[in-house]
Amino acid sequence: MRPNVHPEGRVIGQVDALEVPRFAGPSTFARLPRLDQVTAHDVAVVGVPFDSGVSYRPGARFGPSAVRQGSRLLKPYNPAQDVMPFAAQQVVDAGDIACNPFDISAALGQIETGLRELTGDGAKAVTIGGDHTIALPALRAAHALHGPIALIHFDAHLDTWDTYFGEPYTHGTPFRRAAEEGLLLRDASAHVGIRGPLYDPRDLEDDARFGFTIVHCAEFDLLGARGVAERVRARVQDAPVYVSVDIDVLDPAHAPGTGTPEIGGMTGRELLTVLRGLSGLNIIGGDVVETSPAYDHAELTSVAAATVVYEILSLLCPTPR
Ligand SMILES: N=C(N)NCCCC(=O)O
Ligand SMILES: [Zn+2]
Ligand SMILES: [Zn+2]
Repeated sequence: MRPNVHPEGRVIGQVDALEVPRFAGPSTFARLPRLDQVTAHDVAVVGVPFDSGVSYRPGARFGPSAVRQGSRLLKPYNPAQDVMPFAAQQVVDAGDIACNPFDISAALGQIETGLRELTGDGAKAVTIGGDHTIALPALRAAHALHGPIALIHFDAHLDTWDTYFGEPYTHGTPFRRAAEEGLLLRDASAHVGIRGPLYDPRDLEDDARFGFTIVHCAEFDLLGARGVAERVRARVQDAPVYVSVDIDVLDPAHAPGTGTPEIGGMTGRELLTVLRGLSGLNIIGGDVVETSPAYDHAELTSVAAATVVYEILSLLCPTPR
């Protein structure tokens, strides 16, 4: 683990919920310190309030602030992974990367630059979207540090389509671009939770040609969540792994606040089981995208997204407790 960080050599964790109630005070992720409150960090949680790549309902630009608000209940100990994610590593809230809402290519550059700055020192980043377009600059930044990576992609959608209205950089196309750019290891990546109508049967052929395998959502009935985790682990092995979670992988009953809902999705419990089943893999970063709070109810989606970020942070812990 990288040497720490705080002037007294101590990790700064969450605001103590027994001193300041969880519903009080500023909304940093999990009530963690801001970037400027530490001298160095191991993991940056960073918002990317960008939704200019969506094909249907907008509003994911408000995802980062909603997910921070939905993270207030997260506690220091994660019993499912037996880790203290905010004590074993210095996690900070790095705020939001400001990016141009009117120029997608400019925004991609700003996001990549912002993530490179946060990870330049060997630190990791977990990005809160924003729409799924932002996974492309995140993969570019990760590739610059690690070379070709394996992608574990949770989503109802493949996101390997070619263009929309002639536009190559959208929330339905990031992983085709990533494969074309050589950012991904061939035959090491997987989509999990795929379902719903496609444009053409060739969508599946294209996807396979780009080196992905698919765990269709319907396969959960057969394999179970643990079986799915095993299949994914066997696929990525010891490659550096980037985990991208589109919150629409959850059934709309579990996560209604998103832009392109598809019925028949994963339950929250299934998603948590698969994520926890990735423990021990060489995870180098990730994102949780597509939370669109205007369509949410009772913070169902933002709490789910915040919990997924928490599980990814737990996976990043350098050592078990
Ligand atoms: N939600 C994401 N990332 N992609 C959905 C693309 C579906 C479509 O409009 O065809
Ligand atoms: Zn999706
Ligand atoms: Zn997606």
